[in-house]
Amino acid sequence: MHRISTLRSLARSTLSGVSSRRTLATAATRGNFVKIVEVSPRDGLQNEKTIVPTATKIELIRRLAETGVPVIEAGSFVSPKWVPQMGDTPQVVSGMPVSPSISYPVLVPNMRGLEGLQKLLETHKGQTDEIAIFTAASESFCKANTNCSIAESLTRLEEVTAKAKAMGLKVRGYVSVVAGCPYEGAVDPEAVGRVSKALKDMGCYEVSLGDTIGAGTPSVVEAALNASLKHTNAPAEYFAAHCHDTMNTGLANVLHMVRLGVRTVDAAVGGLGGCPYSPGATGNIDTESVVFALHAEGYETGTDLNKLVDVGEWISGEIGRRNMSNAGRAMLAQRKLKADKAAKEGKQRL
Ligand SMILES: CC(C)(COP(=O)([O-])OP(=O)([O-])OC[C@H]1O[C@@H](n2cnc3c(N)ncnc32)[C@H](O)[C@@H]1OP(=O)([O-])[O-])[C@@H](O)C(=O)NCCC(=O)NCCSC(=O)C[C@@](C)(O)CC(=O)[O-]
Repeated sequence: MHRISTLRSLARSTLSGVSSRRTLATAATRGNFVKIVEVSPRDGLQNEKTIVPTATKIELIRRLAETGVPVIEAGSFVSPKWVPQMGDTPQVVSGMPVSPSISYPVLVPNMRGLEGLQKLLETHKGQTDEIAIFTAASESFCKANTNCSIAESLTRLEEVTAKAKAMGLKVRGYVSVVAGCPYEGAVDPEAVGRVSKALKDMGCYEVSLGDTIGAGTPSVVEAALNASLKHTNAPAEYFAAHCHDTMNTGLANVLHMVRLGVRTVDAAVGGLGGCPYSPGATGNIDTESVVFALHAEGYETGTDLNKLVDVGEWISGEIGRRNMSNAGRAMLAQRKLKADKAAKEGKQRL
């Protein structure tokens, strides 16, 4: 009870629009566990031009499960004509090893996608208990991404959510382009707030605020969060930070949102990713940098940074990409230096 009232007062103080030191300090005294949602198998790979083998996707999910992340976004039941890379999601979901302590959400854009998942679960019960639905805060992006208006998408998603919940699935919501749209430029935070409210009202247990084009800065994502707090009357903990890193502001945005009370961060090992409908956008903020910074700032994530670094390096190699994680590359270089030094000292002793 006390915790809820603390959260409410935090939401109110954040709503005042004044990100004063006092507000931030209050946020920092709240629970220090931050949930990492590892989105590399879906958001990280969906934009790869060369089709990544199903076995590699399954192996990525298996390796991620060993890092301690509590949520791994496994794929999407979207149209393969729109996103060919995700066309094997049924095979990935049916073939992936699952741990009872991890959630494996899949993106679902419409009833057709949910029916596909339902069919799969008939023969592969328990492979996932969660879907993620998605819409946007700008009309142009919504049209480009899902071929419909925001209002049409919300009507579609309301139906999807009701059926998913009846199937016993949890539903997570995404709002894209909360900090800028590739077609319309600046996005009104009030539009973000209205869409967040619609997702909450239809029954999403969490709403992830997506800086899809990775052009936001701390004050811009704060405005999007503030409007969402105002419209939903939910605590900051209800929201997730989903920041792409196009302009190198992803980590600053994530840390700012966490200091404002957000306790869920979406990220992708190796900084994998991009969005097919957001020209020029680069990957998600890399999990390695997020976890490094959160741990250094006194937050807990329950994840093993060294293992995340290994997975980021491995998957980057598998898909023939440079590892885009600064923290990952730095830690690998430090490890190599240590190993070289130890080898040199070993030789000298001989
Ligand atoms: C929403 C649609 C399907 C509408 O696409 P549409 O073309 O308007 O759909 P339609 O209902 O007219 O159907 C056209 C064809 O697609 C099929 N179809 C229809 N639905 C499905 C389905 N679910 N699965 C498989 N097939 C499907 C349908 O059966 C039909 O097949 P045909 O008769 O021509 O052979 C399409 O626009 C789409 O799939 N969009 C998804 C785009 C996408 O995945 N974007 C990336 C994910 S969102 C993201 O990355 C942002 C996020 C979440 O990370 C947060 C952030 O960073 O902001």
